[in-house]
Amino acid sequence: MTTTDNVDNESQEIEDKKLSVKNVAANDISSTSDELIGWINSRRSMGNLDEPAPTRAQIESAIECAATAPDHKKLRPWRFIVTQGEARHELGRALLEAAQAKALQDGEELSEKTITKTKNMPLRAPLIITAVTQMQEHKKVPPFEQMLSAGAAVQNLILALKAQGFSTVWRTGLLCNEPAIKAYFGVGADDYVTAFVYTGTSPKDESKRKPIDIEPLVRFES
Ligand SMILES: Cc1cc2nc3c(=O)[nH]c(=O)nc-3n(C[C@H](O)[C@H](O)[C@H](O)COP(=O)(O)O)c2cc1C
Repeated sequence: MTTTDNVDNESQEIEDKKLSVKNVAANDISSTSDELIGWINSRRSMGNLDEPAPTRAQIESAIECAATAPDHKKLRPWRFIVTQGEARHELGRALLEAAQAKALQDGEELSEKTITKTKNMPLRAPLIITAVTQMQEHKKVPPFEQMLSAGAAVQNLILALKAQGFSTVWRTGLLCNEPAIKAYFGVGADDYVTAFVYTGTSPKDESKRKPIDIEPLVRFES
């Protein structure tokens, strides 16, 4: 075998290796994407959640994911408030204050049952991450885009919590943008509480989602 043959063989081997590495990588990517899609589809909202709650480091990593949401002109028009432990009772009192003010306005009176239910709402999970908008003045980015960015941030947050083994439910409820709640979170008049993300560990497995027929939801044009 000549030196040239050797070189040719070696370069062929290198090319073969490159090809097989490329194929393995491609296969890996396709099985990973199937798994990832299945994993995204498997997310279910869970209403009653227990300890353990995510740690501070886990919350911070979920918020880092939230902050990668599509965000026109990088305005970061969202903020997150983490409520746990005793602070959940304070939030419960604020919700009750909001409910009472609303009832007064509507000429109604809250029943004892509603009072108890309302103040205990934040106790349905060990930890709540409230997402609020912080709209920025920008001539190219109207408030609706900033609101949508906040929604995308919440979905990223939820998936990042799931990735770390936690269940969630995105709630708002009729009280979330009442003046007492906005004041509690320091949210401005033109801003919104967009989500109470209740999180923790579900005592039950997340139930399987029925297949969704996307046919009526989409139109392909070409
Ligand atoms: C903006 C927003 C607000 C919501 N508010 C509530 C709520 O207050 N209470 C509730 O039970 N579900 C609420 N949901 C719906 C749940 O988060 C959840 O999506 C729904 O129960 C369907 O369950 P799934 O996520 O397992 O498909 C809200 C969803 C969104 C996007």
